[in-house]
Amino acid sequence: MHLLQKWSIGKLNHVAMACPDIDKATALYRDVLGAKVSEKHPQPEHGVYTVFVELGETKLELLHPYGDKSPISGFLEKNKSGGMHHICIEVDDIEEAMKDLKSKNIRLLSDSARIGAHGKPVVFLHPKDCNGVLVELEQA
Ligand SMILES: C[C@@H](C(=O)O)C(=O)SCCNC(=O)CCNC(=O)[C@H](O)C(C)(C)COP(=O)(O)OP(=O)(O)OC[C@H]1O[C@@H](n2cnc3c(N)ncnc32)[C@H](O)[C@@H]1OP(=O)(O)O
Ligand SMILES: [Co+2]
Repeated sequence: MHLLQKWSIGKLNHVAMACPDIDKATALYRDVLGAKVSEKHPQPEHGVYTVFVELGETKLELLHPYGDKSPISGFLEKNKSGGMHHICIEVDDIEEAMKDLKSKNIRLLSDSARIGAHGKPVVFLHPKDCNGVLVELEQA
């Protein structure tokens, strides 16, 4: 960690995939690959359904649009078979991270952190400011 930086980056929480058929994707990880998977949960605040696949130290998050204003609809339009949608990295102080990144001209996709799938605050960073990869930060 930088000596003057008030927050630090932690472990990879999950890698998310947008799925045109989330039940089929769940069946692949559960029945074909033998992983432990969660139930399918609607996340109305985020406009997605989620299924988590447990992979030891980290997880996969399977996503499918919920409602007609889903933030992942455009992505699925462009990627008809689905694809890797975002990575989620834990941070020890999300408020400090947001202040710091804003001051470094990295665009945050919401004005404040929102409660994510694990009941903890999350924020997304614009993919065009992160080498083409959408990055979610989650309070550890
Ligand atoms: C439950 C929670 C949790 O885990 O706790 C979640 O994960 S919720 C997961 C779902 N929630 C979110 O993703 C929230 C944050 N995401 C967003 O606000 C949106 O998805 C955006 C990232 C702004 C993209 O929205 P949209 O596709 O409608 O905008 P757009 O068509 O104008 O896209 C702008 C440019 O970004 C590219 N782009 C779009 N989605 C991308 C992605 N996932 N990864 C990399 N690039 C992406 C487009 O191709 C386009 O590039 P070109 O201009 O070069 O063609
Ligand atoms: Co996520």
